[in-house]
Amino acid sequence: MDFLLYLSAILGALLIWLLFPDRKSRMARKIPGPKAWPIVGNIFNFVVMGPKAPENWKESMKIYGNTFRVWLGPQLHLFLVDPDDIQMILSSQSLITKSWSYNDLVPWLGSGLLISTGKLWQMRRKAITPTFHFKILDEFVPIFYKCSKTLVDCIKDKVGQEPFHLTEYISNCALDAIAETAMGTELKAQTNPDSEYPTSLFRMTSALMEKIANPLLGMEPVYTLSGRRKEESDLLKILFSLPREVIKGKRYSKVNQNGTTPSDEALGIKKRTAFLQLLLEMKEKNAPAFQTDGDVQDEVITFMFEGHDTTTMSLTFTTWLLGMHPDVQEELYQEVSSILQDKEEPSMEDYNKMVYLERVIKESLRLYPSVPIIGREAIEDVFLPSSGFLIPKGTQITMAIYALHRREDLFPDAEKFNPDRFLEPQKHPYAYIPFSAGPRNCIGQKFAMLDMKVIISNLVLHYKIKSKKDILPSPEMLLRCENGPYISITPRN
Ligand code: HEM
Repeated sequence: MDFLLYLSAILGALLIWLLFPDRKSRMARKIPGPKAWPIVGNIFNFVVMGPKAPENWKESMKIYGNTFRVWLGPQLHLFLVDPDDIQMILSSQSLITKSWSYNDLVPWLGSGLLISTGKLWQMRRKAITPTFHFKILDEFVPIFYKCSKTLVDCIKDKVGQEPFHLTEYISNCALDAIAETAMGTELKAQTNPDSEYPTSLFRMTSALMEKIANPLLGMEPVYTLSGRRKEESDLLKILFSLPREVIKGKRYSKVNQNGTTPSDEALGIKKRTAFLQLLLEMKEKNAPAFQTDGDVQDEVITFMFEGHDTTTMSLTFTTWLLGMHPDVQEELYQEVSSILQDKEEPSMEDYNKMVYLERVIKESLRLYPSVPIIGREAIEDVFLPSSGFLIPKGTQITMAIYALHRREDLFPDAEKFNPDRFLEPQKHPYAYIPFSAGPRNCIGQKFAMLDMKVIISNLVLHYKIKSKKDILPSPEMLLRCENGPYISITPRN
């Protein structure tokens, strides 16, 4: 009897929903998209993330165009692959609130730049921008170079061996580089890959990706009963402890008052700046953006998160592409060896001269953007002039960078790896956006390009790379690779 009552209540609610749709549903009907079922929407006929997503997006674009809607449960999502519509969103000064999928990052990144919004974000962005000045980046070159040399050493025993999984090595190298530049701490993840911090960071990132990809885990009771809530808080304790110790001065054994580390001193480096130091100085001067140690910690943790995995995946795909394209690798080797020959400590100026390397990395980020999708929430109704749709307030807007970068009309012969396509002017200012664009673009893009240039150039200088052919890219919050990539190496003379 009870069951029949429940069933009729649900059917009644469904009928009302179908006969009297709310404003958002009425407006959504004017936007093309796959047929949505009551309650579940399109969760069974649209693939948001994972290895099957790119094919599914492509099919949807063929049918519904470059701007279409999907319902993920009760939530309306607009999927954008149109550069004009994307420009409209990304260049807006008011549409700066991130979409709901970023909420899972809050326990980790707190009020950090990636997820904060409104006045707080504006104030922090303004305060942090000068810390990425080229003079500060210049000081980071020796750190990047030291980390790249360790990487070259760490993979030495792979010479002449079976193809090996590259990402793990690159990930520890990128982690050492970001830890030392962000916190002034030598983590030595490359030489101690099984230590607590790198393993916790790795586990935290993959647990988070699993949570975002699996709607069931998004339900608090399931998350708690599965033991993941406890695992998350244990991991966060470890990840927070390091920046906390540095902030409290307990870890300054590694970094003396000049900000130099023991290995800097061995190299004769007199002074070095870490982001954390710069932010603490602002706090000491009572800057409104940084009032507490917690404010500083959130930003440093955000740099560690944003600056580690993104760089890792871009380096991974770039190295794999070089191994797939020996002609490009050879041209790059010629450029790098002519600039770096006999240099003990290359400078920023040397890396600025590597224009072919820059094109190689750019083309790799086109085909394999580390951040394949980005999201905003429509905090007001938004009119998109290019597609002519009025988007209701509350819509989650997903901009599919991965699909945009593979549009044939914007990038002829789009599936082909061709670094020289960047010799030509772009067809649209928002067609190529691996670092996003507009007021909320990536604040670390120059840092990332420099870091990647140093690491790739040193790899190419020491090894000839050959790649195993098949990989399966998997767009998640970050772009992953399902199988591999695997490479083998032989030494250069
Ligand atoms: C290949 C490397 C990188 C790529 C492809 C990349 C890409 C991006 C993208 C697409 C965004 C916008 C995200 C969104 O709107 O959801 C972003 C934001 C951001 N990135 Fe990066 N990033 C990289 C490296 C870095 C590095 C090395 C740092 C720091 C050292 C960094 C710090 C940030 C921060 C703090 C934001 C948030 C900016 C804001 O909202 O004001 N990124 N990045």
